[in-house]
Amino acid sequence: MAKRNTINNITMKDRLRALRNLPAFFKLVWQSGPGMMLANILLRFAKAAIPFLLLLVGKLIIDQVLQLNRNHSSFAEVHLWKLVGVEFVLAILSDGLSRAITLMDSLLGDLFANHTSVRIMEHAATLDLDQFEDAVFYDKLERARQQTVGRTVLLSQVMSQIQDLITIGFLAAGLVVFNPWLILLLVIAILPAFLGESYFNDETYALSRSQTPHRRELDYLRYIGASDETAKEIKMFSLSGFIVDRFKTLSDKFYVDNKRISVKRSLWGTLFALLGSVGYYGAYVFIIQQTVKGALTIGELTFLAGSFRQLRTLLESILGRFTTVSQGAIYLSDFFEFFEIEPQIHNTNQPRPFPNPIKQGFTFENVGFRYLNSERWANRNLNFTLRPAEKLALVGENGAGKSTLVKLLARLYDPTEGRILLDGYDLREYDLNDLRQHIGIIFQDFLRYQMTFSQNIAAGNIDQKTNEELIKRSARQSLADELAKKLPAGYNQMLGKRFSDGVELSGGEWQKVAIARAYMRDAQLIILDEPTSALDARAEFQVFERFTELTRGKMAVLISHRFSTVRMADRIVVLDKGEIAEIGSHQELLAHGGRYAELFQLQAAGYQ
Ligand SMILES: Nc1ncnc2c1ncn2[C@@H]1O[C@H](COP(=O)(O)OP(=O)(O)OP(=O)(O)O)[C@@H](O)[C@H]1O
Repeated sequence: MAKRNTINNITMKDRLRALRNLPAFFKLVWQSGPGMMLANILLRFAKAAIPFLLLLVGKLIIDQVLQLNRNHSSFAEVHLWKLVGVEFVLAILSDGLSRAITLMDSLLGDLFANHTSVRIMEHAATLDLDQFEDAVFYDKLERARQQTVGRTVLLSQVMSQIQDLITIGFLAAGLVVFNPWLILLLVIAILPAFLGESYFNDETYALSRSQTPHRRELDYLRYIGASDETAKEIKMFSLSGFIVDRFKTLSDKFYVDNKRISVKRSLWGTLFALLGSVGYYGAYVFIIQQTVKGALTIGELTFLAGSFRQLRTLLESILGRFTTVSQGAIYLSDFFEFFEIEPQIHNTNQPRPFPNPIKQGFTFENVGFRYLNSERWANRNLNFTLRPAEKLALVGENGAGKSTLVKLLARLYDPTEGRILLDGYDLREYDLNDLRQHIGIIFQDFLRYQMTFSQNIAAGNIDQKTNEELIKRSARQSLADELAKKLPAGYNQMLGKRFSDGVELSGGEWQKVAIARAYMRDAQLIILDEPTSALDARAEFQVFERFTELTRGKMAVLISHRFSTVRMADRIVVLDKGEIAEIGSHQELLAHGGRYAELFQLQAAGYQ
């Protein structure tokens, strides 16, 4: 929290420090499109010289006209028309360059947004599950996402900044030759506006940063308030009023906060602009006086007045843009911070080769696990071995720690205490990809990909996405094949309602599709975490019967609340408040007359 507060109060030093992000940012832009970036720079250099050249030619034209008035010669007239021709070409060139620059900016912006979105997705994929479950992490991810689009503006602003600086160099040189004090006058007139801008930008940034969690909530409310997945429940519970109210309360607060800053900013901005005008007209009066006295020609008057006016506009936009650029650079810190988040679960330097086949199995040694930011142990004192070829069932009441245990097996989390051994060595000593490659796991909250039937199955082993034979075989094994036959487009049927021609499946049908994923890879351990809860009793029995048959010789962990399924397992682990209450075969546990027997009889009675 302390850190957040310091971030919210940005000082000029923070701004300047944030500018250090720019080289890394430009590197990223360069990687997005090197050719486009180079072209952009060259075009801007060319464009930077044009305002000065236009003013200079304008001055020459006026002086030439005045000279012709006094003393006409055809040579001088030809010269005049040549000058007009040059000005015309410059004007056309300027317009063309502006358009080309805008085009380059927008194309480069698109390339950058695509490139960074990919980078974010790639990086997010390397991070740990518990990092995704952390609100602070989500805020960072959210801010990093915003950067992908918002930062394309930063790009064109920094480029414009450089371009304007060059233009200023040209114009200022002209002004200095005439009277350097004019430049000072200019800076004094502009400085208050700059300081004001930077103050308000800081406030806006601090506000926007503190609003991030609420903005995520707004997005969430917008999503549940209007989405195909939520519509049914929202309607039935008549929740829309509740959601809309919450949305309104939050968004009204946003509006009021933002309005407060915008109004203040606009009032002060008007005052500062007035100061700028006073400075400009002071200089203008001075130049006119000099011209009246004959110290300057009319051409020089237009050149200097024009230079001064343009310098003012340019300086104003440069200074104004400085706060936006440094602002952008501060936002960039969020972006780079996201890339600095390192996964805690990663490979050791020299991972062990994965045993194939596994000889001793997985051994839990005093394993305990607590979720991030949680006081409670989700699993504790786990001591048991999952033996090769064994089918193990996990039972226990809701929240007993069954899903957590299988997530530990797949190293989605590492134990908080104790260790899990595979063939005698800590799971952490094996290559993470190898481990996951040898484990097939289907979660209770598996994803319903809004993709084709075939892709939904191939998700289990995406390297084999074109292996139709394997996909069909997996579908047959999970009993999803029957379903494909009924779909209008068979295996190419789009599933879900999100995209056109999509067909929605029933909960049980989705589960059959998901289970097929488990058969897509030749895993040594298959884990089914309640993916059959929506199947009818007969279907679940069939699925598990097949499952036992197909995974003969392999290890399997099943989680189910149905005892008819659970009893098929070789051994059953009964979990209670994260700890092992009992362990043994169906018969042993019944004979023992403990918790399992009690739960079994409870369910059996329910079926009578
Ligand atoms: N991502 C999480 N972050 C924090 N706590 C969690 C998380 N997931 C689960 N828990 C907590 O850990 C405990 C064990 O949860 P787990 O999902 O392992 O139970 P389960 O036995 O699979 O339950 P169910 O039968 O309802 O699926 C619960 O008290 C739950 O509140």
